[in-house]
Amino acid sequence: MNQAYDPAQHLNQARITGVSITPVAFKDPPLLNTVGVHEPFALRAIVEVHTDAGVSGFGETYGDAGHLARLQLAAAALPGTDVFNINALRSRIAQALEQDTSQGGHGMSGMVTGSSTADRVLSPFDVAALDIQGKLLGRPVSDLLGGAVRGSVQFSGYLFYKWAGHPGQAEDSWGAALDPEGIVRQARTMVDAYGFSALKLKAGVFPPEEEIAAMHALRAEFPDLPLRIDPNGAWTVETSIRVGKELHGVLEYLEDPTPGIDGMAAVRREVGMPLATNMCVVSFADVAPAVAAGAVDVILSDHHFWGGLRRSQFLAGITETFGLGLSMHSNSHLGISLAAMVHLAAATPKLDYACDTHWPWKDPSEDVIADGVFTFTGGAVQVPTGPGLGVEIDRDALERLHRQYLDCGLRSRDDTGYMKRLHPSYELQSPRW
Ligand SMILES: O=C([O-])C(=O)C[C@H](O)[C@@H](O)C(=O)[O-]
Ligand SMILES: [Mg+2]
Repeated sequence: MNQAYDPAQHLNQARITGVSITPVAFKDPPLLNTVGVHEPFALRAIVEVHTDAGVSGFGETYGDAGHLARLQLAAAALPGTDVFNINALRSRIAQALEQDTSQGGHGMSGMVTGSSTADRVLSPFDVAALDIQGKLLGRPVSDLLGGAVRGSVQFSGYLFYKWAGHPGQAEDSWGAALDPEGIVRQARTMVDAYGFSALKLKAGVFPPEEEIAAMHALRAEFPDLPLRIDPNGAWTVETSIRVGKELHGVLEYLEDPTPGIDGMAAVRREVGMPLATNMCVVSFADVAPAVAAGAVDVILSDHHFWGGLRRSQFLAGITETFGLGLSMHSNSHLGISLAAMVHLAAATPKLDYACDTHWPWKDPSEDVIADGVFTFTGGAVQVPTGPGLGVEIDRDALERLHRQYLDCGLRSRDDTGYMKRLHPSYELQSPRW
């Protein structure tokens, strides 16, 4: 009879003894998007994997109730697994999820649908396992991913239409941005503070003409910066083609103008600039149909839904093979995720664009990692060189943000529900224009 191969029988092992999952909440400004508006708190889950080697590692993921329930199912299946065997983690998690009856999304408020549940759940465990491996070996995670090919990683400034503050609360430090002047003001503040050398506008909020005007205003203010616009599928094919033609020569890429592979392919046949996506190609199952249809030029990877850092490298191999561009998506996150993104980006030789990050929207006093680990210079973050992810967890801060989660009352991200509570006539529409 064949015996299952177990490398841990032959090598020094680090077996999982348990997992702690801590939901946390941190303040989030009223950022507008095509499905509504960000609530006053963003939710995340901090996953700590403990081992019998006396070393633990961390991953960060969505904090929505349904996702937390799936993380708990996965966590219960992992004790005894060697952290050097991520394939074993993956198969145990896939098996555990067969028992999944939990409802609910995972923190994207309906904007990213169709990603693989197993990969979403695997992601923080993959990151934590790599963090432990690195700590045991005394090497940074980027080394475990094949070695850093760059010492710092470029990010783009992520601009949002926004209200001055959450209704009933004081104005935040960014103030309102509801027209081209407001967006340019926000961009100027962000570029001056972080040095970003590319800018992306989260669109799909106002009629396309207003958002086109905002892009022209950005171009006038920043003649040399690459610009992107992302309405999260808010436009019909016809509107997307019209906007694409209007903004030809202004954008470095047009991100998810319209929903679905077929819609994107129809737009791509008519507009001359690259089309990018984090909506119609969100799992390995989407890649072949998208390539066959000629739907996209650039895939925005995101280790939170592509199955962690190893699986994201697999995606990078696919984009390189098919001559597609690669960029990186982000939504509201803390420092563990930034560390993971930076290690992955550093070890991805063919990364064609500055990566997205929501980082500037986070109150600098709120994180689970020690303050000041990450600073942006010229829009870039240095790749940590310490063992593992190279970040220390601040356990007092973790406890504080967990208490904030308990007190804030939010249990799932719901941009649409929040908008409807504030403006009852608001209707979710896809596409909207
Ligand atoms: O590039 C994207 O599609 C995103 O970043 C999606 C995010 O959820 C963003 O729209 C947000 O947080 O409002
Ligand atoms: Mg996007």
